[in-house]
Amino acid sequence: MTDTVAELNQVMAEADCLVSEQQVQAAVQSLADDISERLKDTNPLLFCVMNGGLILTGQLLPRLKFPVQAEYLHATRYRQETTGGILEWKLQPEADMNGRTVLIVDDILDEGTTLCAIADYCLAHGAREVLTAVLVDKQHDRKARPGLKADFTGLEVEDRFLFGYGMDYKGYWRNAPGIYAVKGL
Ligand SMILES: O=P(O)(O)OC[C@H]1O[C@H](OP(=O)(O)OP(=O)(O)O)[C@H](O)[C@@H]1O
Ligand code: HPA
Repeated sequence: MTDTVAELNQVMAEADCLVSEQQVQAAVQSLADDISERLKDTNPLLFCVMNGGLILTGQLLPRLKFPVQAEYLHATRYRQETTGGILEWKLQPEADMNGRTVLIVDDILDEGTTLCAIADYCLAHGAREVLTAVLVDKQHDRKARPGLKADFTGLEVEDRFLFGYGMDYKGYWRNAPGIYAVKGL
């Protein structure tokens, strides 16, 4: 086994499971129900925020009860680190969002810098309204704007460094089947 794999297995062995897979599944269903209810008549343009939004988007889409136009964009500011830096756009959306309701789907609202920048981009490109959906809202007072919330939130989770269900630790364990906190972080 390589050192990397051994280290990542150790991280999982020592991690705290904060939210079980069953609890995450219930949260995803509840998000899907709320989004369907609110957006079913708005013909929204949905953007998955790569990479972290991949799993939530994949599990949300089949549960939405209306025709969805799904696209993706890629913005990142943590890279392999556990603290965020400058937001880098890796792929800006190409779809025409003029006059559309836009739904941004991501794994986590931590400080909220990422979602705010994406929402501002969409509004500047003509979106009629921008709504946001996240699996996790991390609980602390370091939000980019005081009281910042997503329009749809699956779970509120304590202020630890998290992985699983899209969230990575050093690029790994996005596949962890629950929400875990790294030991000591
Ligand atoms: O609320 P914030 O403090 O801005 O952090 C949230 C963002 O950080 C993560 O992305 P990351 O930059 O790690 O890129 P990734 O999606 O490739 O993991 C996550 O997927 C969110 O997009
Ligand atoms: O706690 C986190 N874990 C993984 N990615 C993240 N991006 C922002 N916060 C986190």
